[in-house]
Amino acid sequence: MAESTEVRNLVYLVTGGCGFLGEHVVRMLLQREPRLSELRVFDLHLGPWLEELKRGPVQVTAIQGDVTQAHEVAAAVAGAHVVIHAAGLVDVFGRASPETIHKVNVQGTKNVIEACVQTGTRFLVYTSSMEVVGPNIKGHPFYRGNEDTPYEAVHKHPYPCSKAQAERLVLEANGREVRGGLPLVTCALRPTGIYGEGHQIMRDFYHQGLRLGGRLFRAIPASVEHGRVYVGNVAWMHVLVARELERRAALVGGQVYFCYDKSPYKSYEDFNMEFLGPCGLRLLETRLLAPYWLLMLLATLNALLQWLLRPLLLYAPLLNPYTLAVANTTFTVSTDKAQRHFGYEPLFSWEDSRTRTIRWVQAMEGSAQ
Ligand SMILES: NC(=O)c1ccc[n+]([C@@H]2O[C@H](COP(=O)([O-])OP(=O)(O)OC[C@H]3O[C@@H](n4cnc5c(N)ncnc54)[C@H](O)[C@@H]3O)[C@@H](O)[C@H]2O)c1
Ligand SMILES: CC(C)[C@@H](O)CC[C@@H](C)[C@H]1CC[C@H]2[C@@H]3[C@H](O)C=C4C[C@@H](O)CC[C@]4(C)[C@H]3CC[C@]12C
Repeated sequence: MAESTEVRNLVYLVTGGCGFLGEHVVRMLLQREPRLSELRVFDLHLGPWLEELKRGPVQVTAIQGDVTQAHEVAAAVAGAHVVIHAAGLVDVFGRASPETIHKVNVQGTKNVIEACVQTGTRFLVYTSSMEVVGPNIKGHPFYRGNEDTPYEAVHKHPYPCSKAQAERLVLEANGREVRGGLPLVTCALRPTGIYGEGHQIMRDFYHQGLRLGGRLFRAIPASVEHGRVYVGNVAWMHVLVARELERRAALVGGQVYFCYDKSPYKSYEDFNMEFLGPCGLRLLETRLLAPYWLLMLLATLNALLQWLLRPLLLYAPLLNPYTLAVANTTFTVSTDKAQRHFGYEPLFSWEDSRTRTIRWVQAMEGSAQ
């Protein structure tokens, strides 16, 4: 918890505050935002861990709610100084329908924006995504690009489409007059692939490896770089930009920022092995056995199976045509815009991020070690 002589008079709202990223944002705010008087945590599914946070100097208000319900959002936003909107359906595995993804990610964001305008909340940070940019459906690489790098952002998948629409709504809302006559100040943060304690996809890879006798099979060439960023540094960037939005409104308002740190550039699978390797898993070099066309055939069969089985059960494996295409396309960022605009520096080194993540995997029951 933050200890400071600063006056505690600010109310923050974090939507999606019980998710993988949201929980880290909530905990980071309590540790590093000394002006907090109340922290509202809004989520469809509240975590039991919230109870332990209610013993500190900040009033932590858990709000079970749905961002698709405008009245629930307005009630949660009313009186907040800052909203960090991280709630979303992060689905590239076919679990939710395109309509549901749109309803949550786009309509939900519209509801948050309108709630800010109607209730007078002036500062809104949106958790966007690298996928707003790419990889695009043409498989064009984005090699160590930045916020100004030209790139043909062409999407068909519901998830990136919804994130792009939502981000555009947030940025267009910058400068709108809110209740009380002052302007709304918004910005969007674009994390690349987030990793760290609580990452469900890392958990899925680990359990898949345990099921396969401690082995994982390489599907992607090691040469395909994929940007990754530690969840603690993403959370820190949210806290910092939320603090600087008021002071640097003219510079930061209406801007997008990639989330970045010193995590190494590697293929998605090789990067995962930085944590799964020390936990006893091995990545087998099966690329010669599984050429890309065979992987695409298997991915397509998975998609067909998902469609056939849907009336009976949800079959949503990691490998599908979309995830294979994304994993197989280089997408890395190299930027310092957040540092230049609001003084961001990663809070956690690569070594610390790696150690924390390894410890989390090791703590999962049935570690292969
Ligand atoms: N995980 C990543 O690699 C990554 C990368 C870039 C951006 N993002 C973005 O970060 C945000 C958080 O992602 P995450 O990885 O923590 O996902 P997550 O699924 O762990 O967290 C999302 C949270 O939003 C909540 N939520 C979903 N629908 C809701 C609704 N209708 N009303 C209220 N709450 C709802 C969920 O209950 C969950 O707690 C998302 O907006 C996502 O697009 C994630
Ligand atoms: C089965 C193999 C082909 C394996 O290598 C597939 C990996 C695949 C599941 C992931 C590869 C890239 C990931 C995405 C990327 O990190 C960025 C994302 C944006 C974020 O907003 C949401 C998550 C994701 C779409 C992320 C999802 C998993 C991958 C597709």
